Amino acid sequence: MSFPVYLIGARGCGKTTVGKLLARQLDYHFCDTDQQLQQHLEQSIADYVEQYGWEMFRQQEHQTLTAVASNNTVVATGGGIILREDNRHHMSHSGTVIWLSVDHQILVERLTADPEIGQRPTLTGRPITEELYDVLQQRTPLYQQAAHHVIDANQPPEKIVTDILTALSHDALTA
Ligand SMILES: Nc1ncnc2c1ncn2[C@@H]1O[C@H](COP(=O)(O)OP(=O)(O)OP(=O)(O)O)[C@@H](O)[C@H]1O
Ligand SMILES: O=C(O)C1=C[C@@H](O)[C@@H](O)[C@H](O)C1
Ligand SMILES: [Mg+2]
Repeated sequence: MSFPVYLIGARGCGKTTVGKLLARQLDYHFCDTDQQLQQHLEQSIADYVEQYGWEMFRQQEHQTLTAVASNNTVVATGGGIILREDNRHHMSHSGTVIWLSVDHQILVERLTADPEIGQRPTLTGRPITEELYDVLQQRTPLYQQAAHHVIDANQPPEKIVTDILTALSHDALTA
């Protein structure tokens, strides 16, 4: 039996992109909490947050996370999943948590090319790439705290997947 693999990290670090590839390599299911949530809410994250606020969104996100965590699944999480202690605890105790760490400037480039504002509404009222530096400063210790493994995700997706598989195989050897 193989526990879930959770991908965490900032908006645009590649959780969805890498998660799909990784799931294929492992022959696991793939699940994306943002996509799951938008289907369940029947609206975009931006619309939901505008109507109900971030606090309600975080509550919905928590319920989604606990509902999707099954074995043989790669879970791409939302960028802010690590804000809640119960989410960090749930992930680190039910599976393997991988932090895709990406430099600020590369994140800015990726988010400028693919802003997806329906899924990534502003967190602070400032444009997403302008608020990113401060958001990273606040969240980096939380990503660090939640992660079993830190992967350099400034690289091409295929190389990131190889590095994750290596980390997971080390876990299997030491289990
Ligand atoms: N390793 C990579 N190299 C180059 N571009 C990448 C890489 N990973 C992702 N991208 C690109 O960056 C953008 C954001 O990727 P993705 O949606 O996978 O990030 P995410 O972590 O899931 O973001 P969110 O937290 O908002 O869900 C996409 O346009 C994707 O094609
Ligand atoms: O960084 C965040 O707090 C978020 C990231 C996205 O994945 C979405 O979960 C939502 O836009 C919030
Ligand atoms: Mg995503």
